[in-house]
Amino acid sequence: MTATDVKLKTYLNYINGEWSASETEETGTSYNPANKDEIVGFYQLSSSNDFDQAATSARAAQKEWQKLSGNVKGDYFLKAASILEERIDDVATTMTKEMGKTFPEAKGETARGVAILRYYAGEGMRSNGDVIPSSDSGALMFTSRAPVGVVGIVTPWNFPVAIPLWKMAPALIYGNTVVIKPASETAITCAKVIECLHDAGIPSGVVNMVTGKGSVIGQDIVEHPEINGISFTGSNAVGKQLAHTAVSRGIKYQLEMGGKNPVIVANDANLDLAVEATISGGLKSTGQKCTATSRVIVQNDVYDKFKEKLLKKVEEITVGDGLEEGTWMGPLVSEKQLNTVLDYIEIGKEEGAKLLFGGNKPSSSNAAIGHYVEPTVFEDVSPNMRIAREEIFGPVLALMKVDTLEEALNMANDSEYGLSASIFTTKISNMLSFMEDMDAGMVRINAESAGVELQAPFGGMKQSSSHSREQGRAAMEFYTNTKTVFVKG
Ligand SMILES: NC(=O)C1=CN([C@@H]2O[C@H](COP(=O)(O)OP(=O)(O)OC[C@H]3O[C@@H](n4cnc5c(N)ncnc54)[C@H](OP(=O)(O)O)[C@@H]3O)[C@@H](O)[C@H]2O)C=CC1
Ligand SMILES: O=C(O)CCC(=O)C(=O)O
Repeated sequence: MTATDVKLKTYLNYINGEWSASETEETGTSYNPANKDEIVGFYQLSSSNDFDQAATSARAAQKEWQKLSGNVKGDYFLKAASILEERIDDVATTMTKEMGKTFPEAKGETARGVAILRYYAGEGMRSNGDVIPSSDSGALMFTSRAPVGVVGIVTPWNFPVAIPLWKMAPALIYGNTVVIKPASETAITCAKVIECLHDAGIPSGVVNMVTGKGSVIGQDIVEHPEINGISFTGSNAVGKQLAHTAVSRGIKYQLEMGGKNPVIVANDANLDLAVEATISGGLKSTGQKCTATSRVIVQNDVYDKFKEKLLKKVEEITVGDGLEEGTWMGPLVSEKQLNTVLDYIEIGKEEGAKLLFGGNKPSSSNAAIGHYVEPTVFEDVSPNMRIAREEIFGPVLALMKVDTLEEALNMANDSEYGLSASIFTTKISNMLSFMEDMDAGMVRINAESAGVELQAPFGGMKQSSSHSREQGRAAMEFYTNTKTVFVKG
């Protein structure tokens, strides 16, 4: 569809169980990054008043929702999961159209969303405390968990189904109600996820979605007096800004932010495996994952062979519209992201890194209509270069050569980030020292740096997160407060 097509759908806010337009009567436009003239639809550019209504309705619904038993809450998730599964092609198509990742990747992510709902449906039936022997033999002492209350959720565009769900589902199952503000680029995909919860019959006010500018609604979400906790994924700058306000209000916060994830390729590595994983980890989703591989630290003896194999595979990558069969890598999400990536490529060249492959917008005529960039590989990258230190969030790999594994590990740790890290090696002693000495929340051996499992804790060290963990049972720590109960007859 084009800008002149009047049948495009306008998506509404979801407040107190109803779809409603913003009082501003203004909408934002969601464009397809594969074809920047194509409009996907419109979303509400909401006001602080709209947000206030959402927060108030979440507050009003919270106590009653909390009182429902875990299996009753979980039943809503099971219904929503089945609905999302039925709509998987539509949701995945919308995701590809809004943010560019290929349709198979978008479908995989939507299936992950279904699995997240099913996993947390069961969470309501699992234990949530410990019995602790009291020093008083006539007393019973145990811990239980209380919800935080109303949780604000701010999500990015790179995982528009999985991230909203891996934040909302645990928040809800532990008895909180939520207001979500999705990234503007992928507001429509999020609206389609919320539709599944609505159609599953989730009670009014339990889930609310307000779309609009981050600087307005994102700020409201942390400042509003009804909000008791905030979970955020996105840039370090915005995350820290939200954290400052959260601290000044004394509310809980959880941040997942950047990464500069290394992969180490040891002399004894299976090189074919290492090449596959470097490409998949670094270039899938066009490198727009906080877990994406960006620094490739290779030992001297295998450097040339690894480089040759890597370049051969990178040359085969097909760049194009993610909805077209045969496309391996889609466009970047937006013109802003494209400019950021192209700027970093220039910075890399100016800093003296050697460009081995890519570095430009593809030359085909189709590429001119989208935010495309070639997969890009640099070598002779030194640890002080900005392309080795700063998150690029694009398909750019920096090759770095080392003599010893000790040097590799030091280089891998020489970063302000610590989200994910991989090593490719066949030697147990190398694996053990990597597990022990790598400062990252996700330490992966003979596996790519990206790709998280929904049942395991996820989060980073250093500047990558607020030192909390999401997903799996670890989510309980953020979305609940511990109560220590002492009972004496
Ligand atoms: N860790 C990760 O997974 C992600 C990391 N990033 C990193 O951040 C860079 C910039 O991406 P960008 O999308 O601009 O990231 P942002 O941090 O700006 O966006 C993430 C979310 O925060 C919202 N937001 C923006 N400004 C504010 C604000 N002042 N107060 C509260 N919320 C706000 C956004 O809303 P809106 O969309 O309306 O602006 C969006 O919902 C990327 O290049 C990448 O390096 C980005 C996305 C995900
Ligand atoms: O690697 C993944 O599957 C998740 C990555 C992620 O959470 C992110 O990029 O924000």
